[in-house]
Amino acid sequence: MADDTRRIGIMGGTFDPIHHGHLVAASEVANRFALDEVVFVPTGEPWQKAEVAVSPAEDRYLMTVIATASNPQFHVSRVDIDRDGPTYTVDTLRDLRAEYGPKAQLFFITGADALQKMLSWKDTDLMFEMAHFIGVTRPGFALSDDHLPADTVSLVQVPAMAISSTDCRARVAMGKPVWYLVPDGVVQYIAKRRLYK
Ligand SMILES: Nc1ncnc2c1ncn2[C@@H]1O[C@H](COP(=O)(O)OP(=O)(O)OP(=O)(O)O)[C@@H](O)[C@H]1O
Ligand SMILES: O=C(O)c1ccc[n+]([C@@H]2O[C@H](COP(=O)([O-])O)[C@@H](O)[C@H]2O)c1
Repeated sequence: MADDTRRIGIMGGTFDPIHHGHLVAASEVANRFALDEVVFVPTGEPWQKAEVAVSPAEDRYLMTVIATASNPQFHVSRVDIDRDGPTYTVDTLRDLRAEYGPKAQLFFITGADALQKMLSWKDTDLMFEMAHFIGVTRPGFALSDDHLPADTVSLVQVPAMAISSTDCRARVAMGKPVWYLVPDGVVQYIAKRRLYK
């Protein structure tokens, strides 16, 4: 696997739960950037969500596997959940670089909300050297790279999906359906594990 020139998309997220907004964004970017694959990377400890109760990493990992299983281009990595401590993208990129080899081109995909906050992330200078970043549109958030160094980020319009994990969790807690907001298998996994009750 090492030393090839594949184009690898990386979609990091807490995925609590993964929803169709994540999947559409990854699919659209894969097509627009001719990616060979997209690796979904569930966070270990999302340090900027410390005030929010986050489901166990294994549940978030399994929901991500279920959601991506039918797409041969989509894969899931455990690098962030298997690393102790807060999750930093600079570490994610270092681990995936080691896995995919020096010639792979890495494209890190983020929604407009995450892009707005990116300068608060750890070691951003190093991070920007390790991958190209792709910011995607998300309803309710302005998509801009004015605050980021030139040529580090591409902005991409994706089909608008007004879905958030926060809203999915709240719907489950209130007994409302999440069918068609998340993949069918994820609806069933949430019920089986009694998540968000
Ligand atoms: N509907 C969406 N459209 C485009 N991008 C999205 C959408 N939802 C999430 N993303 C992006 O996917 C990545 C992972 O998001 P995350 O797992 O935090 O989901 P979330 O819906 O934002 O969760 P929460 O509501 O719990 O904060 C982030 O870069 C985020 O901006
Ligand atoms: O590197 C950081 O400091 C950093 C801070 C916040 C978020 N991130 C990454 O951004 C991605 C989306 O995170 P989140 O919290 O919106 O689910 C995910 O891959 C996180 O690891 C990274």
